[in-house]
Amino acid sequence: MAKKKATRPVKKKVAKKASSKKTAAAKKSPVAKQASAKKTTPDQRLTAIDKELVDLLNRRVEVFLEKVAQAESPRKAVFDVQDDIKLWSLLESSSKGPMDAEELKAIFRPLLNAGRQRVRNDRVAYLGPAYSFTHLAAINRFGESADLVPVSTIATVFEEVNRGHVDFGLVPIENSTDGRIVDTLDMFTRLPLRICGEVQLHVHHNLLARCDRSEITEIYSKPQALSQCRDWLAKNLSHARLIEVTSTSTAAQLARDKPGAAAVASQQAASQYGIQIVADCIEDNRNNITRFAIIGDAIADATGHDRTAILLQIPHQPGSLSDALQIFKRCKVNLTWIESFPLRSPEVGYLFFLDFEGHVSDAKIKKTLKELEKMADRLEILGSYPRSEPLN
Ligand SMILES: O=C(O)C(=O)C[C@]1(C(=O)O)C=C[C@@H](O)C=C1
Repeated sequence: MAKKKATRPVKKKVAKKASSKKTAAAKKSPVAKQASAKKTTPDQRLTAIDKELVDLLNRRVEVFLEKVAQAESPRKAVFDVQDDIKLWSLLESSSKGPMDAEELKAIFRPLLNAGRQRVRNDRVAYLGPAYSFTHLAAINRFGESADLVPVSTIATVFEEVNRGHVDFGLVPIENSTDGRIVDTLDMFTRLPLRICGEVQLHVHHNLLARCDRSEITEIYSKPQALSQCRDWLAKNLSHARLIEVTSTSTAAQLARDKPGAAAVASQQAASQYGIQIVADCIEDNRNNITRFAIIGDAIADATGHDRTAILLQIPHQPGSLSDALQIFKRCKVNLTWIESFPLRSPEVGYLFFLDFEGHVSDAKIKKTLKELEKMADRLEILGSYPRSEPLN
C-alpha cells in the first residue's frame, strides 16, 4: 500500500508535467502544434517549419539591429568577435543532429552577415598592401567609400571571409599571359566559399626604383607579375636578381626602403610610396588582363550574361574526362576555362576547376549539372555571377 501511495503521485506528476510541456510548446510554436496534430502530412509540416524559420530569421536580424542601436559603441557591436565565438559554441553544444556544427555554421554565417550589412558599408578584404592590382580592382568594383581591408596573403583573404570578419574578399584568379593563380584555386578546394562576382582589369606593369636603372641589383615582385614581364626583364635588366614577394605593392615598399632595389608594380603604387617610374608598360603582352573573383556568401541573380564555376572530381579512369566534356557538348554549354589539380595524398586522381557560360537557374545549366552529378565523385558549385568586361 505504502509503495503504491508513493509511486502514484510521482507517475501522475510526470504525466502532468509532460502534458503541460506539450501544451506550452503547442501554444508557443505553430510547428509544434502541427507536429502534435498528427493528421498533417510531411509536406504541410515542412511548409509550417519554413514559415516559422522565415519569421525567426527576420526576428534575429531585427533583434541584432536593436542590440547595435542600443550599444555604447555601435561600430564595435556590429562586429563583436565574442558574439561569433558564443554562437559557434552554442551550435556545437546544442545540436542534437542530424546536422553537425559545421553545417549549422554555414547557415548562420550569412544570417550574421545579413544583420551586419544593414548597418554599415561592405567590408572587403583584398591582397594588400594598398595599391596592389587587387586593391585597384576592389576600388573599381566597391568604390572608395567601401571599407577596404588589406591583408597579406590570398589565403588570409579567404579566411577573413570564411570567419565572417568581412563581407567579401577580392582575389586574382586568372591572368591572360600567365594562367591560373594557384593559391586562389587551392583555397577553393579548402574552404566552402562562393564566387559571387568577377572584375577584369587591364594590368600595366612599371619598373619602380629610387635609383638609376644601371644601379638596380634586385627586382622584387609577385611571381605572376615577374612572369608577365619575363622577356622585358631578361632583355633590359638581365644582371639583376629577381626576388618573389607576396604582392606588387609589398615589392614597391621594399623598393622604397632598400638601396639598389626595384619593384614591378602599379603606377598608383609608385605615387603612393613616392618612388619614380624607371620604365612603364613593361608587360610582355600589351593585352595583359587579370580576372579577379569576388568571394562571399551572396548569390547573384541571373542577368542573361553569366558565368558559373564548379569544382569537379570524376573517377580516375580512362575516358572519364572525355565523358564529362561530352556533357557540355550535348547540352550546348560553352566551357570558358578548365584547370586540373592532383588530389592531396593519399587520394589518387585529379580535381578539376571549370567555368562556363550560363547561370545555375538556366534550364540547360541545370541539365548539365544533373548529368555531371551522375558521374561525379565530387561536384561543388562555386557560384554563378555576371560576366564582366575588362576595365582599364
Ligand atoms: O600583387 C598584386 O598587385 C596583385 O594584386 C596580385 C596579382 C596576381 O597575383 O595576379 C594581380 C594582378 C597582376 O596579374 C599581378 C599580380
